Amino acid sequence: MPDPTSWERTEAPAPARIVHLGLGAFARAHLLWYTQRANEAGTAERWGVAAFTGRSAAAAQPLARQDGLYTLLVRSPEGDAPTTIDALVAVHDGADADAWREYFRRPEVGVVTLTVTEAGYRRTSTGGLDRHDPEVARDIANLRAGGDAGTAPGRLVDGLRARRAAGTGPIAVVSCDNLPDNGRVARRVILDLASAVDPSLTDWIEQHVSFVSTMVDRITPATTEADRAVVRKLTGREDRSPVVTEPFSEWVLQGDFPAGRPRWEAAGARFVDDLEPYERRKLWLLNAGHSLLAYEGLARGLTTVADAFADPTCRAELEQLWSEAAEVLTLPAHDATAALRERFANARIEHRLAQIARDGSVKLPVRILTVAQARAVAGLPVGPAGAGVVAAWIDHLDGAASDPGAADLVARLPGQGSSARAVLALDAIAPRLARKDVFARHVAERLAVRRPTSPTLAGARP
Ligand SMILES: NC(=O)c1ccc[n+]([C@@H]2O[C@H](COP(=O)([O-])OP(=O)(O)OC[C@H]3O[C@@H](n4cnc5c(N)ncnc54)[C@H](O)[C@@H]3O)[C@@H](O)[C@H]2O)c1
Ligand SMILES: O=P(O)(O)OC[C@@H](O)[C@@H](O)[C@H](O)[C@H](O)CO
Repeated sequence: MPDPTSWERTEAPAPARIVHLGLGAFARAHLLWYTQRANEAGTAERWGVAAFTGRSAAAAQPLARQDGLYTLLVRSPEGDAPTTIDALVAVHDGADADAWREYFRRPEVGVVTLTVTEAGYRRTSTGGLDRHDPEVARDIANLRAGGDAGTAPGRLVDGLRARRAAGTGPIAVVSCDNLPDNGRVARRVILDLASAVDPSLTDWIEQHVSFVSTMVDRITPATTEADRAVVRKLTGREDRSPVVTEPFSEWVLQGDFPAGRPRWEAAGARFVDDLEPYERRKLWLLNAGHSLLAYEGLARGLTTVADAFADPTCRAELEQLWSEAAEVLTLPAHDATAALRERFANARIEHRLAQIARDGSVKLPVRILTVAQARAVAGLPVGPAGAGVVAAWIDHLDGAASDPGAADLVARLPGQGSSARAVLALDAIAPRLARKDVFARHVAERLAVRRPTSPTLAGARP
């Protein structure tokens, strides 16, 4: 009987050539799985990932104790299939700035990957770096003084500055967060921050850093104690960091890798010249659908995506939302929505609505409002389901805890009628939305017919 707490590699770890920031569940189900599969495909070079936690050291400790090894449990409606992932070759506390800079100095490190959430890019609602964010301001001051950074853009500037000083050449930054043109988003905030720290660094970044945009897809909920028990039963191992994910997986990338990359295509990734149609289809169908189910489902007392998907009212709204998006997508929606009906119905994946509902102020502009924008450009009427998601989100806002970006808005909503709440909310998250007046009217109509759900706002109904 093997020692259930002992973790040993069956072969020497691959050299660390990818640095990853944001050691959450998704990176372990997606980036690391693709990298492992590429390594297993027998390419000449194996690529290992050295990962840093995004905010706290908590995720690093159990993984470090397991030498970076962990179980990926692929959960289908029929059962669970465990695999040990070994592509994670080093795990660090994100606050370890010396270790972070050291990787950037190494010539063999050619790729930096990110899963830091949409909010992690620290953007204003118009897209640039939010210099008024106190943590961003602190990073700028610290980096100017040669100190360490705490935000994701700050750490990247710190790392790239170390690479420039070491003279170890070009590198690719690859965003794996749910944002359209996420490579461009990363580039913008990094260049904004670099220009505030050391303007000469911006030229170097423009010449030596490739920003790769990617569409990432694999539904990966937060791991639960019950999942750990399943892993224990299936593998005999005491894994403190297992990840549960669905069988479906997709990765589409656009951009250059001037210092090489794993052969991710051997694991099914696709490299394209124009990513936009793919990311739009995913954000407007899957992620928009998730947000709708989250706010409407939570308002009905439901807990998971599968619960909300089984609710006839949520389902009808979802189908309407998909029709509104399909009319402005350039790729066909039919196969994607057919697959999504199966994926959302997989009740063995317990994807909690509360997890998806977080940070709606950052997510809705890219998932819902871009569709409204595209419909307006195409001369199509405002989509009632899209306006309904915004109304459901406004109703859901009952405190800043799960949406720090909406804190100011939350303070201004009580006592306002539907129309004022709709306008305040859209001004806060989408100041540049075309035909905002028309959309706001529809949001207000949807707000007016919603039943009171939020203790904070219930007394403020018109
Ligand atoms: N879970 C999924 O199904 C899924 C699928 C596709 C894409 N994604 C993308 O991956 C991101 C992370 O998802 P997850 O499931 O790993 O979540 P998670 O909660 O397991 O992990 C979040 C990670 O982001 C880091 N982070 C959070 N806020 C940050 C900040 N302000 N600055 C820097 N780092 C920060 C955390 O430290 C952690 O490493 C999502 O926000 C999304 O953009 C997730
Ligand atoms: O991870 P977030 O918080 O950006 O969004 C929640 C979900 O919509 C998202 O994680 C999906 O599950 C994922 O994008 C599927 O690929």
